[in-house]
Amino acid sequence: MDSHDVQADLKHVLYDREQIQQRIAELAVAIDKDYEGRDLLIVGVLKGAVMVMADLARALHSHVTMDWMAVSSYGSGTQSSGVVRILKDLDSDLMGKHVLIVEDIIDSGLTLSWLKTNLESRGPASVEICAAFRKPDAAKVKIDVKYVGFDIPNEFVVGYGLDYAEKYRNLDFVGTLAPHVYE
Ligand SMILES: O=P(O)(O)OC[C@H]1O[C@H](OP(=O)(O)OP(=O)(O)O)[C@H](O)[C@@H]1O
Ligand code: HPA
Ligand SMILES: [Mg+2]
Repeated sequence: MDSHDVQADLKHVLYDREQIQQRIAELAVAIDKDYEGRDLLIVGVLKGAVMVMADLARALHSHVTMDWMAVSSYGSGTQSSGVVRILKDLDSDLMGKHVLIVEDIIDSGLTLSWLKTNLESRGPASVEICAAFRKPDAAKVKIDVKYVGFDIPNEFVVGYGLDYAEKYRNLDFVGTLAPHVYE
């Protein structure tokens, strides 16, 4: 796929690379401050969280450990199935640890709501959430999110880790997908 094809698939850019990096840096400052003097385990949720995890981890000044989980609830469509499957579990034992789940997006909230409850049952000292994007108008469950990059409109978005049928994850910006791509 060449760059011309990618542009044609997008309706418009919501946040460009610089805006995203600036916001991640701000979140990192808050996280460094909140967890000062405590060991933090950041948990990236594959595959969408790869970009935000890599950028956030490098923006943090404190020591952190990193682990990964892979879950899937969307398959290849644009609607959450609501059924969350663990495709890869954590390597770490969470007992007594401060855990920060790092996600690309909160859409219906079903994935994170399920995941937070799941991780809380493993005996950690705390579990909080950091998400790069959130769609307030799409929420199907209420969920406490300590760190949010941007609240965005209720439209299907791609880029910065977010895919449509596994494509567009590698874009360094986030944009809305033109309807002709998925209709
Ligand atoms: O709030 P929700 O409606 O549950 O949607 C958010 C979740 O859906 C996407 O993951 P997906 O299941 O598509 O897997 P992926 O990260 O591999 O793309 C996204 O990365 C979040 O994990
Ligand atoms: O808007 C979205 N785009 C891509 N993946 C997603 N997973 C949940 N919402 C979205
Ligand atoms: Mg996805």
